[in-house]
Amino acid sequence: MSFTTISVIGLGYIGLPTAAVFASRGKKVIGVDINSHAVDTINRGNIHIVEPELGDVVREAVQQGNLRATTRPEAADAFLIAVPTPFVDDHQPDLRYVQAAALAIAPVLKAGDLVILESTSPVGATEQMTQWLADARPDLRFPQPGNDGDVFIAYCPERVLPGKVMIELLENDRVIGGITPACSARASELYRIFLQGECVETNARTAEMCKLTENSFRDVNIAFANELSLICAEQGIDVWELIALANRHPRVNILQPGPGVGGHCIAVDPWFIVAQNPQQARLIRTAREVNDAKPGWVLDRVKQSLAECLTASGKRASDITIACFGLAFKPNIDDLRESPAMTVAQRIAEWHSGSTWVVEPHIAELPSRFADRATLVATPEALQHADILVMLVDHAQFRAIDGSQVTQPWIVDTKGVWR
Ligand SMILES: NC(=O)C1=CN([C@@H]2O[C@H](COP(=O)(O)OP(=O)(O)OC[C@H]3O[C@@H](n4cnc5c(N)ncnc54)[C@H](O)[C@@H]3O)[C@@H](O)[C@H]2O)C=CC1
Ligand SMILES: CC(=O)N[C@@H]1[C@@H](OP(=O)(O)OP(=O)(O)OC[C@H]2O[C@@H](n3ccc(=O)[nH]c3=O)[C@H](O)[C@@H]2O)O[C@H](C(=O)O)[C@@H](O)[C@@H]1O
Repeated sequence: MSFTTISVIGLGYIGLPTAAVFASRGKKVIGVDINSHAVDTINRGNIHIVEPELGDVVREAVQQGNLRATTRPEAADAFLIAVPTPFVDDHQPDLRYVQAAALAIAPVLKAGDLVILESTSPVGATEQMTQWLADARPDLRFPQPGNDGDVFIAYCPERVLPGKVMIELLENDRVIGGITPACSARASELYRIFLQGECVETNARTAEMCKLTENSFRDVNIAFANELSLICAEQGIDVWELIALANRHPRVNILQPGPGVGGHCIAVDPWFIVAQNPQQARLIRTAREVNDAKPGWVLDRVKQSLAECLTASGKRASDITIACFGLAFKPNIDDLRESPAMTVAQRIAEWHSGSTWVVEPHIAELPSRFADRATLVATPEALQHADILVMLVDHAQFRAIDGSQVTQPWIVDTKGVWR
């Protein structure tokens, strides 16, 4: 049976592009979100998040009548759940949004429907979601490992890179983790509507662990680079040169150090493994701790630079201007969520008695959390008048700065731009 109507629950950074791409292939898509601002914005053909090329696809899908948003789930042939999965307390996964989404679709489910969990989830979450659905709909048979049911259920993680979502959504291979092989087959059929990459089928638990593994792998590799940056600072070695040299080895590929790890996935997902396997996941936990400690280390370097600057210049701290370059969680985007650069800049602004300037070409005003403790300035002003420069995000605009314009002796460069 083909899919006529597809429903996507949660219209954020993952759900909205997914809904829009299905709609662009002529499917009737019902997007569901509890945020009525998002729903109204989408129904006007606009978008409430920033992602290159997404706006055009959504506008066209809405204009053609293929994409419609609502706050209440309606009947469909397939449901994709893409709601947040943060952690709470001591890094325990919080599945309450998944539970709420499952309970919201339960009343409209019918035999033959497919339910896919896309949210990054701890191992066992899809079985848990199946149980919530089964409790809510005792009239339907739900699948269990080894036994098919009336409904198909699968875990299919999303692995798109923010900033390249509209390309990677189509091109990346997809891991398809059905509760049973029949569930996997049905889920693959759905993604083949738009997928150019391959559907690789497995079971739900392996698919859940696969997503967590991918992000933990990157976190551990970045932690290795960040640890090297601390060691090199002690040894008087340029960490950027060191990594470039080591990466000339045919089997070495070290990532880049920075002010810490941001975004709301890589800094979160490894904790799901640690929470379930505290005894075994020692390296994964340590990597998280190394990366989380990096903003504090950067702040210490800024304090050290200020002390040197005061001694050399004879000025008072209140006369010194510190300029922070970049606030986003990574280069060339405007996303400030869970940004280590933001943490560093904010902590400088709170601690420093002089002026704190922020240069961030991707935003029009500073977030309110800075209150009036920092000022957004343009690159030339910061380069000409600031006493201490702190490079936090290697945006292309910053990499393009002519080195001869950078004359300050006090520079804390977390990205190796002004080596
Ligand atoms: N943003 C990313 O780059 C990636 C995110 N993921 C995962 O995808 C999931 C979703 O992430 P994002 O899209 O970034 O989050 P988001 O916060 O941008 O969007 C989630 C949306 O779900 C809505 N929502 C919450 N509860 C709901 C409910 N009960 N019913 C309907 N809508 C509800 C929210 O209002 C929000 O609009 C998370 O598990 C995340 O870890 C996975 C890969 C990449
Ligand atoms: C394994 C992997 O590459 N996962 C991707 C990741 O997207 P995200 O944009 O969060 O990843 P990212 O580009 O590595 O950036 C994360 C953080 O790590 C930092 N970072 C990244 C690479 C590096 O060499 N050094 C470094 O410090 C970035 O500056 C940023 O603060 O997480 C996404 C997710 O799960 O949300 C996932 O879909 C993406 O494919």
